[in-house]
Amino acid sequence: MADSSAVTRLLSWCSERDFWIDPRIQVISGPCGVAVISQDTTIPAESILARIPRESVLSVKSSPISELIPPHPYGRGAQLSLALALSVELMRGAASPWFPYLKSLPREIPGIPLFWTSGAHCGDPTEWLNGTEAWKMLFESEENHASLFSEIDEYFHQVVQQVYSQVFESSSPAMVPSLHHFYYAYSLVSSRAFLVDSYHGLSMVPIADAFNHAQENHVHLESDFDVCPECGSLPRCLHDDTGDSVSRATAVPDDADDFYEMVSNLPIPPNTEVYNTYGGTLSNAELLVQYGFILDVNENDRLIWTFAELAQFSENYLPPSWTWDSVGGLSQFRALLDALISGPWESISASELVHRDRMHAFCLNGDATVSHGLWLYFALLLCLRNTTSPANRDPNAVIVLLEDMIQRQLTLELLHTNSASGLDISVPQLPDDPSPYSDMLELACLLASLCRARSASTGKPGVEMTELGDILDRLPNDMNSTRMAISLAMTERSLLDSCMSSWEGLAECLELA
Ligand SMILES: C[S@@+](CC[C@H](N)C(=O)[O-])C[C@H]1O[C@@H](n2cnc3c(N)ncnc32)[C@H](O)[C@@H]1O
Repeated sequence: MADSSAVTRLLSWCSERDFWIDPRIQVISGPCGVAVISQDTTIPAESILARIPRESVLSVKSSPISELIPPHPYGRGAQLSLALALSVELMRGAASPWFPYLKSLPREIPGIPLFWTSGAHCGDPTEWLNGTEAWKMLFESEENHASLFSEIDEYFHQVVQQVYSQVFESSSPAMVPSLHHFYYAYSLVSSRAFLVDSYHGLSMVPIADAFNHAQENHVHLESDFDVCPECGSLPRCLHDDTGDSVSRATAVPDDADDFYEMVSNLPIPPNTEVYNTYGGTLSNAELLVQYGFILDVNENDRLIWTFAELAQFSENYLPPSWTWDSVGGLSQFRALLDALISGPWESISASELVHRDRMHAFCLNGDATVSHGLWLYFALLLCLRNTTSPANRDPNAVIVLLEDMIQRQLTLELLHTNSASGLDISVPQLPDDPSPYSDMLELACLLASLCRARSASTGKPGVEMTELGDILDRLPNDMNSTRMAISLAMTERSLLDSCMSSWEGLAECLELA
């Protein structure tokens, strides 16, 4: 945590460099590090609260060793390159132009799970993350990508060490940064860097990074993103060719172009913490992995399955007679599913158990409802399995079958809701012969099993959901990593359990009919 003298030195460094901070806000050193609070007046929306000179940010472009660092415009590569630039500045200490800013940053590796260590009495907090979304982000490699952990280590051994050997050629070995030092720089980048414009890219932005995160944020960073990627100029410059964008061609130079601005998006009450948002759709798993904290309640929480995980589950859970050939082959199935998922499926929005999701194909959201893509995955499997003729696998024929399943799903939901509420009202009845609903029974059982299997492998092995609350209550307050890991596992398990009960309820309704 930065002490108040570090914040004072940061602020005087800022004022020497032409930063402007609205006197209606104050940067303070609070119990959770640096924070920004409002003073005793209400601040209207659309007020500029801070102006940050473009030239003050620390980026790969502004780094004194810029030419030694392989550039990456975005993604993990950009984080690693910036961590390298930052690690060198941190090592330079008072010789770095950003020294007072760097001194105001957390001294320890911020609590992102990549660098959690085991405590003497509490074991490894990461164990509680088993099977969670955070675990998948941290340790599972996505198709053709190394896991986050191995990517950082690989970058250190392949790129960072070579750069260090040039930069610190004449330094004593003690002055050459270690892997641990690089981890520290990476964690600072992960938890506070911003993508500012097409010249600086991902950057450490003094003052902008003093704001904590809330979903209902008061402020956001404004920047003219579309500057010249070669020299950072907003107006036309030597690097422009005739195909340049109109906005840059016609831009008139203006003082404001030299600054990034923190601007309020709603009125800020007096004497309150002023929040930014690090991303409006970030789930607790994403906040934990990237920033090292979670929110008490996060409506963006969700669980995601990959196609490969669903395929594996189907192989394990469908009867042994089932094969991919029985649904036309794995790759054909996938291609058909992908095409179907992008359809409108408007009728499914009437469902209480399924939501339409354009961002995440196979997911369970914070209301414990499954995405239309996940529902379609199983519905399509069942439809195709019962269809032997290739003609019936024509997408248009399949859509008719699936629309019919949706109608039966909605009928069943209505029947289930009414039977659960004991209402004696007119409801669509199941036919005497329940066989038209047998695929729905199978669909409900498969979705319930999918959730049950994932819930059973979430969190520390052998610890039941019912125990998690007690364990959390007994944890000392200082075991923050373990606390966050258990909370995350609990939330995911309760979403899975709630989804599982809904589909089991539907299945029971069919079994009773
Ligand atoms: C960009 S910095 C914000 C300023 C930070 N408080 C500091 O000490 O410098 C991001 C870090 O602030 C903390 N943070 C931000 N928002 C938070 C929140 N809502 N709850 C808990 N910690 C938060 C986390 O440690 C995160 O890694």
